[in-house]
Amino acid sequence: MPNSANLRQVLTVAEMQAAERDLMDAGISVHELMQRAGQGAADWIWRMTGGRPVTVLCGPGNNGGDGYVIAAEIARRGGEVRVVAPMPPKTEAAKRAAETFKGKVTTSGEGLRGEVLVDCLFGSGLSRPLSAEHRALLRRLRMEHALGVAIDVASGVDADSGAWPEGMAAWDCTIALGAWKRAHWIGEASAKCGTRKLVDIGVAARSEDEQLAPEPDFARPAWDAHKYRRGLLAVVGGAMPGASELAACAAVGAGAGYVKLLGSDNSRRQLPPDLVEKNGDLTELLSDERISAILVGPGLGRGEEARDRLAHALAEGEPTVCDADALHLLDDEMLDGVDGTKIIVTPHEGELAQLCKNFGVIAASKRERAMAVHSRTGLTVLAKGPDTILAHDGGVAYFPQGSSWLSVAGSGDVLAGIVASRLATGDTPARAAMAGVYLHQQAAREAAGPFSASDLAQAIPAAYRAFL
Ligand SMILES: NC(=O)C1=CN([C@@H]2O[C@H](COP(=O)(O)OP(=O)(O)OC[C@H]3O[C@@H](n4cnc5c(N)ncnc54)[C@H](O)[C@@H]3O)[C@@H](O)[C@H]2O)[C@@H](O)CC1
Ligand SMILES: [K+]
Repeated sequence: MPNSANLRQVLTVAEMQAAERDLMDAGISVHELMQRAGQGAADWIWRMTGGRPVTVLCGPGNNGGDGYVIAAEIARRGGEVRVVAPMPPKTEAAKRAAETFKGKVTTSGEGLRGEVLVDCLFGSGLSRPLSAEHRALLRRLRMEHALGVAIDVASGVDADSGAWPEGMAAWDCTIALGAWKRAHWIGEASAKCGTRKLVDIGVAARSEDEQLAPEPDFARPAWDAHKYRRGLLAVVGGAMPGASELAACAAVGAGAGYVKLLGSDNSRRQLPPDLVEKNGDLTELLSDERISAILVGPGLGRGEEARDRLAHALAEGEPTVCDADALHLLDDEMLDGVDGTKIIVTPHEGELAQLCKNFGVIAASKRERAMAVHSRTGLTVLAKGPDTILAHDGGVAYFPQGSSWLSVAGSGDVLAGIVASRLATGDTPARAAMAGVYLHQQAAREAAGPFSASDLAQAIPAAYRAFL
């Protein structure tokens, strides 16, 4: 994924329209923008499909206009291409683009069997749900073509929410124009848009508020590093030791120089040799000045003792990750006198709902819930799931989708361990959370599912190497 700021920004439809106006104020015409967009998209399509016969479905607006530019460009390169246009072009730019395509245009494409379907029926200008007629047309053409490429956003998708039209088939590839839209990263659309490509049409970086999270760029330890300088992570255990052990094992490979498990019992379990466990009075154990971050929550329990251990952990004022059971115990009383900006919470959907309840937050979507909890408490909220969203002090960050094999028990404990390990190295909460998600996803690739959560934890050093 490109790492420059303008190619990582995620824009709403309104922001994209404002960006277009800015470019026009700078003297670039809609025609020129459409040429840049269409040529760039045609380039990807050509590369992906290697000259196979292409059908371009063109709508009445500028998304359709892009379609005519794509069709003309593929024809210019010697490819076989035809256009299906159920409605004539309506905008000036689309009319002008349509004139440049000299090939065959039909209104229904009945009886057409092609290999590649390019969807330019509607883009970000969709203003109402697809009609039954348009749904049927899209479904039929999609079935009659082996490969489907959506331009900008798939027709019928709400670009701002990622809501997907019911019953619509997935696409193999989506080519975003000018900038990413939220639908490329969140909601059902993010799972159904296939491989994502972005065509740069010269949109400047407008704001850093919503971005695709940058990939981590790790360095080797400094020449004078030792285990404490690299960071000491304290993992506070609780009623069920397995989860905190798993999180601690994951943390060992993710950057911290030293991981200590602060258990609550003296049972003689067989621990992995890399893990040091200390049992005893938690306040005393946490008083070690070398501790640079704390993880609390996996296997903590939710009773009085758990509450007490969480309060002790938070009282240290260290950068802290709260996960799992801790998310049920966090509320205004627990955060009283605590600097929320030093804390990362890593809720899944259910835990996010619990946090909203605990903090009296009401919001409609996952994105809005994460943002509302963040602005109400200062906590950095990593709302994990198939479309992970990070609400942090710089705005909102989105991520590519991870492997669906990550949906395994213990996967969240591993993520919490990784994020806490990054925090222990001195990363800011936002950076630690972003790096954590990428490491978790890369570990899933290294472990090559199906895998258990402990396989995943063991794959973390290999994942780390991928970002060195
Ligand atoms: N914003 C930009 O900077 C650029 C935008 N471009 C393209 O322009 C697209 C947006 O163009 P438009 O705003 O013209 O919008 P679209 O082409 O997405 O569709 C709008 C047209 O479809 C009609 N319409 C909307 N929903 C409908 C429905 N459910 N049933 C029937 N008709 C419907 C509208 O009345 C309008 O005529 C982008 O997705 C992108 O593909 C590119 O050409 C290049 C630059
Ligand atoms: K489209």
